[in-house]
Amino acid sequence: MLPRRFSADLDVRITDSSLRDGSHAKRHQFTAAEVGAVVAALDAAGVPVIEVTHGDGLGGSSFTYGFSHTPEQELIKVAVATARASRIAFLMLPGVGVKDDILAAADNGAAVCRIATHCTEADISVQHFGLARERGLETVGFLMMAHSSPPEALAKQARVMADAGCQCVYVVDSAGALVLDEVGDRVAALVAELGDDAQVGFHGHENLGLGVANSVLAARAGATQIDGSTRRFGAGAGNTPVEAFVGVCDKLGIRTGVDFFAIVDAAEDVVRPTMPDECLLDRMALIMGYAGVYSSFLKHAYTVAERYKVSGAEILVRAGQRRLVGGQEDQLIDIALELTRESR
Ligand SMILES: CC[C@H](O)CC(=O)C(=O)O
Ligand SMILES: [Mn+2]
Repeated sequence: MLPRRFSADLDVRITDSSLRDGSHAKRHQFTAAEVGAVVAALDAAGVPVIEVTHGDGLGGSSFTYGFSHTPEQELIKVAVATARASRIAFLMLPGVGVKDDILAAADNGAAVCRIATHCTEADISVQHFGLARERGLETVGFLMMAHSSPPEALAKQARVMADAGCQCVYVVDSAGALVLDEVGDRVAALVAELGDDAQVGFHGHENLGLGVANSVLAARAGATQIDGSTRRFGAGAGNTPVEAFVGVCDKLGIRTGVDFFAIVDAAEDVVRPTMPDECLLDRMALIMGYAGVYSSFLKHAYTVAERYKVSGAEILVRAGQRRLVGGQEDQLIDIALELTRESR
């Protein structure tokens, strides 16, 4: 069991996801040099956990999700070799990656295993948590698209993960669709269900501009692990910006252990140069948050809209109506064909 608080001087532990969630925004083109530079800067700023994987997790490099520039296990090795104090985490979606991928990441020195499932499918993670714990890894569970499940249902799924050996279950706002109390209520339901059995975390996206506010409410409701991405480098409009969250936490007296000025410099001088573009709160990202669409669909929606010469915004609205989940990226093509037929 992990303690509900990490130490006497830390209230929330931040995991930086720029080198994993940001991989979506970079179409999975991170180089080893970029990973080394970002890890060195985040580590020096005091970020306790840094996630490094293909955007869709271990095994994500494929025709469906997009091929990586550099194999993710190579990137994990570079991150481990560079970090002095930060723990290196990886993400894994059962079915995209397999158990051998977890073992390889552990052999390469990663310390935190994060298993992600759709928020109604926690049972597919059971064997992976078992394996990760046997291998001595710290474990985190991701209940993705958490806006689509009410707090009580989400708490039951969290219980499945905790009973399987997960040490911290995250409410994951994959679509950036949750609004303020909707986060607090979900986090509180998980805290009540899990008690001392597991911690609770929150992973936000900025699609409605609420990443920092939602993360503060999560912390107030009892979340002790919070994700963000430096410079918001993540899917959709990006994640909760770590540097802004650290600054707000400093002002609220929530202790993160991250140095505000160092992370601000890292965002501007080190992370931004690795980003193809800023992660923007533009039309497509806003529609994702409003319609409840998985943030990692953004680049796929742009590609499909361009190929079939249809409106990307309309694709996203219909993706929300269809309640698509991760792995259903090909349905964006189906929607584009539907729009083409309708325009004839
Ligand atoms: C494809 C995995 C996904 O990007 C995980 C995540 O960060 C989320 O659901 O927000
Ligand atoms: Mn995400």
